[in-house]
Amino acid sequence: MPSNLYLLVLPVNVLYVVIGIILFLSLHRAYKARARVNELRKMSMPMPPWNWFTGHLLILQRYMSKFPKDTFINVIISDVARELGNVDMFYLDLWPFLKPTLFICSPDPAFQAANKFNLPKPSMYRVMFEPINGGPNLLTMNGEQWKFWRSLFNPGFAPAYLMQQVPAIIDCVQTFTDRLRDLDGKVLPLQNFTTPLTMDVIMRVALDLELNCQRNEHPLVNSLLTMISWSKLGNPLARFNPVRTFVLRKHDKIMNRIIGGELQKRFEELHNSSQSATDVDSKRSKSVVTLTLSEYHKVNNNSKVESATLDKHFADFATYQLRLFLFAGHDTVTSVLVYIYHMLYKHPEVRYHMCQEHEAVFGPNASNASNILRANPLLLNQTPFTLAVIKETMRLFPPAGAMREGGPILVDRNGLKFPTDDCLVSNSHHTIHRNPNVWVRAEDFLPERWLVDASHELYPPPDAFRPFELGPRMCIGHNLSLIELKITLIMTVRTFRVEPAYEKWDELKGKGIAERALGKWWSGCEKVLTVDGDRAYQEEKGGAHPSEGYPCTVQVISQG
Ligand code: HEM
Repeated sequence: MPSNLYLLVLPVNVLYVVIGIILFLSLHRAYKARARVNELRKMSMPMPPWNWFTGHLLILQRYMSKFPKDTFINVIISDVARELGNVDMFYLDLWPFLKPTLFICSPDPAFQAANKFNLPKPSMYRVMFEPINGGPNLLTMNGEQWKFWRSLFNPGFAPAYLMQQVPAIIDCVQTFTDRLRDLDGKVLPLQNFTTPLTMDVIMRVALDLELNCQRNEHPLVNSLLTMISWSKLGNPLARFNPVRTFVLRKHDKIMNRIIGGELQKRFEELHNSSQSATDVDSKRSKSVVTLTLSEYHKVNNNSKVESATLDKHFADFATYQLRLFLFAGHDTVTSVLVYIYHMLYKHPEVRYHMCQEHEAVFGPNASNASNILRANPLLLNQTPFTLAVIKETMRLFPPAGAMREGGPILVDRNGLKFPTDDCLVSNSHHTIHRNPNVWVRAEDFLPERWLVDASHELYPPPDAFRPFELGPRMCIGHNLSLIELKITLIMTVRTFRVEPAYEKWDELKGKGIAERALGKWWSGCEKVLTVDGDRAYQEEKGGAHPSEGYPCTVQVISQG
């Protein structure tokens, strides 16, 4: 063979070897996962019927076919749990999408996973979230690295510090109310309005950056949304797409440039105030990151922020965290806010009661509420019914969940031991929150359960309410979320009536025409469009979102 032909054959052979190795490793992993679940099955651990070739994939598919095709996975997990009966936990083998996973349906094992053992975040979180957030961040870190960054950021998210940010949040909500007023009879997804609101709030609070994306497009927001859509969370093959790598890299640079620039400004303000003999504290930003910067300098024994240049290590890591805040803080709050309006629509008596509370605390003129609150942010603490509505909505529609790497044995209420080595552990909030063995009238929307005393049957059981998760890895943004939700409700519920408008939306989009045209033949495979009879079901989009963004009409019911 001529020598130049060898050069051609060699790479082809190398390619065969590489493909062979990849195939072997994949088969080995598949076998390991299936064998692990087979062992657990032989131990009679709770799980649906399983087989060697498809694990639980086909079974899950059967459950999924009862729901709209994009339903949030934890809604389906709750259905599996219901059919398995009175179980505290069960296993599913969903390889190649997930390692064998123990799904938790009850508070006590959830406590064991998140509080007692404080199980680490799984490595798949790094693969999923680090490309979006630029690098290691609070959601993905473990051990000492996590502890260090969490303790630096904690003070900025403490309720007392956040109270100083109430006026800034009110400014953002004011724009939201102006936009709602402009809606005037149109049918549009409410999420188009709530998402930019939550983004404006988080960047204002965390970085003192006025995105104003409720009014104008902002490159930071465009880049984040592009990155989220290209990340294809949950699709294990997405990362092999070379175009995706290129797109993510481009938007990564844009986000770093914008956030890095703002971070530098906050640093300079802090540096100048530290150098000045007079107190210029009042001119200094009250952002979360400003406080974090001073904490960082304290930790480094440099409380005066002597150096004129921002520490590169701090700048890089703070940028990852700020990107995470924007990512984690917009989706979740948006989803909860929309579901609150939906619950108020479905339960007019609850809405009435909430309006009464707002009138009692902020006076009869709804348009004055923002000024009164601006002058006295602590009035937020005098709205227990509003908080009860928020909590009850989050119980029924938790937008997230918590996944951990397994390791120790978890024990159910009967003393049955559930091994978790080589497994993932998932605290399925939806399933825990709707477990009829845990909650009285679990499926009913009853804000009063958050107002009764411990002797009442509705009183929430310990560790059962965990939309922000509990334990050391509890959401850092939970106080901020509650403040933001309360302010938004105080400034809107007496002024606007929000009503879902899915049918009108279907008409506008010309939906249903194909189904009608195909007549009876098609009706055999009719699409499921609701969950529990509701079009506003939780849709899977990384987290849970109200389906189609909640098309609605907004009516102004009081001008002031
Ligand atoms: C209603 C709103 C929110 C809900 C329901 C929610 C839910 C959660 C949950 C369940 C976790 C734990 C995830 C896990 O253990 O795997 C979490 C973690 C986290 N959330 Fe939120 N979140 C909300 C709002 C926010 C906001 C506004 C921010 C912005 C700062 C934020 C930032 C974070 C961060 C940084 C973590 C990781 C915390 C750590 O491990 O130290 N979240 N969130």
